[in-house]
Amino acid sequence: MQSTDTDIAATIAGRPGVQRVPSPKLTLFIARAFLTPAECTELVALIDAGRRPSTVADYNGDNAFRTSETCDLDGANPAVAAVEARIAAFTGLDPKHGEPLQGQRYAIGQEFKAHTDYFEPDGPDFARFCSVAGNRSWTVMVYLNETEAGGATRFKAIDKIVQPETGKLLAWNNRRPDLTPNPSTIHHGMKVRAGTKYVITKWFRERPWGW
Ligand SMILES: O=C(O)CCC(=O)C(=O)O
Ligand SMILES: [Fe+2]
Repeated sequence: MQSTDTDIAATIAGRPGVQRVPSPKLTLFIARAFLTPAECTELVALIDAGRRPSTVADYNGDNAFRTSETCDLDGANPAVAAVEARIAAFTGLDPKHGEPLQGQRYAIGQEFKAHTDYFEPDGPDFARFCSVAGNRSWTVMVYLNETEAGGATRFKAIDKIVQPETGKLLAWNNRRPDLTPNPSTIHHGMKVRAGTKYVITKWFRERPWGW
């Protein structure tokens, strides 16, 4: 049976070294050194090898909204499979509900402007992206390296800025207790000023991922 959001939050909160960002508006956890530097290096190489321009759902007319590159990581690759299994075990999130793992790469000047990860229920892309698996429930993201300047993730509704750090995991619940999308999850992958930023993102859905 699928765990509730309360169960998931309790599981993550119980892992050693996990910090819950204090806010009544959203459930956001930070875990440093979730991945080792060696694991991060391996994922960076895969992202470099397979990157393509990032895309957005619900296009808003701003061509500079998300300027990064994305890599669809192959779950058949043992390194990718191992990381996916670790994420599921750490969070208690059902791997069957997970979208394929993605990597994101930001060169200098690239960013992902303030957005939420869920699909807008009345947006034009909702049926296309959500009719099978439902909306995004949880986001798990891991920084694979440190930038020299810039590239932090800013959660603007709660005024929290998280700095990239090799292996650091972020996990948050995209829904409110009544299971509607939580606008307070809005976040901005800020411009990299020096260096290159790499992250992986794993999104979980309300229902099993079926395509
Ligand atoms: O790169 C970041 O800091 C945020 C990435 C992000 O929000 C996303 O991929 O949805
Ligand atoms: Fe995001």
